[in-house]
Amino acid sequence: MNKNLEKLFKIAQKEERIILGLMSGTSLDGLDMALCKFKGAGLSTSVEILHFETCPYENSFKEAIKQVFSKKTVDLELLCLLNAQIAKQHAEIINQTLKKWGYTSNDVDAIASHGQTVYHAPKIKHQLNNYPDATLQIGDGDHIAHLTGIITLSDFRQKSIAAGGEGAPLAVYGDYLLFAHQEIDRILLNIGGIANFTYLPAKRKAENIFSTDVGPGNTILDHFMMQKFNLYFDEDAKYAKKGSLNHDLLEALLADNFFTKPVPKSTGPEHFNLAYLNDAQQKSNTSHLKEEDVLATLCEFTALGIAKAIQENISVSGEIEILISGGGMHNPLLVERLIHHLPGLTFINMQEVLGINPDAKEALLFALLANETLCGQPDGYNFQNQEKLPKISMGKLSFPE
Ligand SMILES: Nc1ncnc2c1ncn2[C@@H]1O[C@H](COP(=O)(O)OP(=O)(O)OP(=O)(O)O)[C@@H](O)[C@H]1O
Ligand SMILES: CC(=O)N[C@H]1[C@@H]2OC[C@@H](O2)[C@@H](O)[C@@H]1O[C@H](C)C(=O)O
Repeated sequence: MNKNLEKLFKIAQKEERIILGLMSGTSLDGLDMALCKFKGAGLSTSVEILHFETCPYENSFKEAIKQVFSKKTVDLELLCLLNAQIAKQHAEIINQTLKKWGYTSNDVDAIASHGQTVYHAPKIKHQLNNYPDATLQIGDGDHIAHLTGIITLSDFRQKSIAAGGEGAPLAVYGDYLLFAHQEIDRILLNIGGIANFTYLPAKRKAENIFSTDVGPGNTILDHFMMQKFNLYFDEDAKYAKKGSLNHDLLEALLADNFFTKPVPKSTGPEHFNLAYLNDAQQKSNTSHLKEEDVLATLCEFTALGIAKAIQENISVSGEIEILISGGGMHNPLLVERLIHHLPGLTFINMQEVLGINPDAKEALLFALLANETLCGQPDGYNFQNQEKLPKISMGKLSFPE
């Protein structure tokens, strides 16, 4: 047997697997790394986060990525170079961080690399009848495997598209395995650059589960902060808290077809960006607003977009718990407005109740997808209404040699 396949075979049969999950999202703030210990797979998965860290990107690296990020026209050579360069940077960060944590490459069974999304183009975005849904994540897995010496799984979104999905969100499978509750319906809300949630009915009723993007999380807020204050984000909503909500602008921001499209759906900063804000300001005659008022209105827009998507798609009659993750959970104004607009829901702290660091959640979910790719048996799990469950999106395999 080929020695790489032999190694994989051994990893799949191990009682415990150590997998490093990597996530670098649309906010371009840095690389999230969650070193996870898995036992089992499928519904008997148990996982412990051994270490978690976000390594912030250098500003020059952020700026290089921004030159191709969610742009319709780019320098093709730069895109090609970044595919290798992002992988190289990620590999360097991994090697340094593992060393700091006291691990060698031999201690880690696999890396699960999300890659850097540079363009997300579901049909609802590109509207070209002859083309399928599409998405592009760069930071090549072969480079990561070669430079770290660790088997790497990457590019998880293409399988979802090949199977008729939109390539996002992918959280649903891991959310289902890790967070579903026997008696209580749960909503797992992630507020990153884009906000998305997974609805998990009690008793794992597969027919009602779904996961969807709901619109912007922090993306327009962040871009506006950069444009007006040369800051990457509004830390603790310091600026937004000084502003007042403008109802005309809010209404114009909410008047977009994306919000009326049925779930599940996906989106990205290709749609929700500064041009989107400018357009809403022009339509509502609010281009003169103070920056702080725009920020306060954007926080309300994000909170209301999320709340409406929940209220319109989930019957909020019995007890429902909501667990928030993603950088937006650290924005106090955004969270306050969300609690205000969702009075029927019980807000639960993921760390306190489940012992899972919400900042590590997305990186953990990709580690879980790698665990399933390596040793899961989705057809053998005997899930209720299995055919109604979203299919697991497997990653591509890269070997160090
Ligand atoms: N203390 C804070 N105050 C306000 N906002 C914050 C704070 N901490 C983080 N954020 C917001 O969270 C963002 C980072 O979020 P996160 O890391 O979840 O995004 P991401 O993973 O890149 O996004 P996505 O999940 O959409 O791909 C920051 O850019 C900022 O807008
Ligand atoms: C194309 C892409 O990278 N989408 C991300 C992004 O970040 C949040 C939201 O937009 C979600 O669609 C997705 O990530 C999560 C992890 C997902 O696929 O479930």
